Amino acid sequence: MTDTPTVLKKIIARKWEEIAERKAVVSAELLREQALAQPACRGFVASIESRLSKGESAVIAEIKKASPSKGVIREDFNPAELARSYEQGGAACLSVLTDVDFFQGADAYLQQARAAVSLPVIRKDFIVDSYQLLEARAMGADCVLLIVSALSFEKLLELNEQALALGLDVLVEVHDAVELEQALQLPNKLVGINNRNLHTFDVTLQTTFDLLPAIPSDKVVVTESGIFTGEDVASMREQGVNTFLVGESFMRADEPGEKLRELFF
Ligand SMILES: O=P(O)(O)OC[C@@H](O)[C@@H](O)c1c[nH]c2ccccc12
Repeated sequence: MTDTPTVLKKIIARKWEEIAERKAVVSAELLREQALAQPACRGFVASIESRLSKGESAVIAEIKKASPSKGVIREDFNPAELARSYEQGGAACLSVLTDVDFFQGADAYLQQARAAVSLPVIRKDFIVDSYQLLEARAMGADCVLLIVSALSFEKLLELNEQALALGLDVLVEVHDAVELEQALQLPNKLVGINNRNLHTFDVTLQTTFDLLPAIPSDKVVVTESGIFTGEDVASMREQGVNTFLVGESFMRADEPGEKLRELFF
């Protein structure tokens, strides 16, 4: 990371404040009790692998009201309805933004979406502290995102182990070769390549193509962000990438699930 105040740095700085505020309301001890009382997670990785083993695309369909770069993306926003639409459209998994201040997300959106379907759900947030893993498990998430550029390598290892110990799956996200090298030291099956640079919010699918050759064949690559057209999808499939994390292009469609089906099936 450089010293200029990038979007990611602003988000992380605010995230630490939010965590302190939340800890003052619900202690980590109480949250741990709630997390450990949850039933088993729905298999996030298992759902992806099951689609891939049938030769199908595995689509992680995102529920996202707004983003720092695009502002409000979707006005008509009902997480349960969106979840059902995605499930009918053939999604393998859901992704729900829970960040409040930059993405207008909410923990309740994840719970509403998950309760409406049988798909596994990833908590999409900026995780920097183990308290957020307990929150994720307690709110019913099946998987969490760990963003390599938001963490030291030691913290990444520690959070990854803690998440796995709670029964959560983990999607580890990279954007460049240095981050990828760190991610590959984890035992995880999934490697997410974010085509969006979280410091500048610039997007190019070339990010996935550039990093792909360095990823061993036993990993499942998830291409994230900036997938809009049939050509985008075809260009990924040509390179052997068949797992996609898509938000905006679905969110802007009248029927997000129909858009999913049209783009992938
Ligand atoms: O809306 P898009 O361009 O389809 O992107 C979805 C998803 O990849 C993006 O929301 C995302 C990927 N990694 C993140 C980390 C934090 C917040 C958001 C993200």
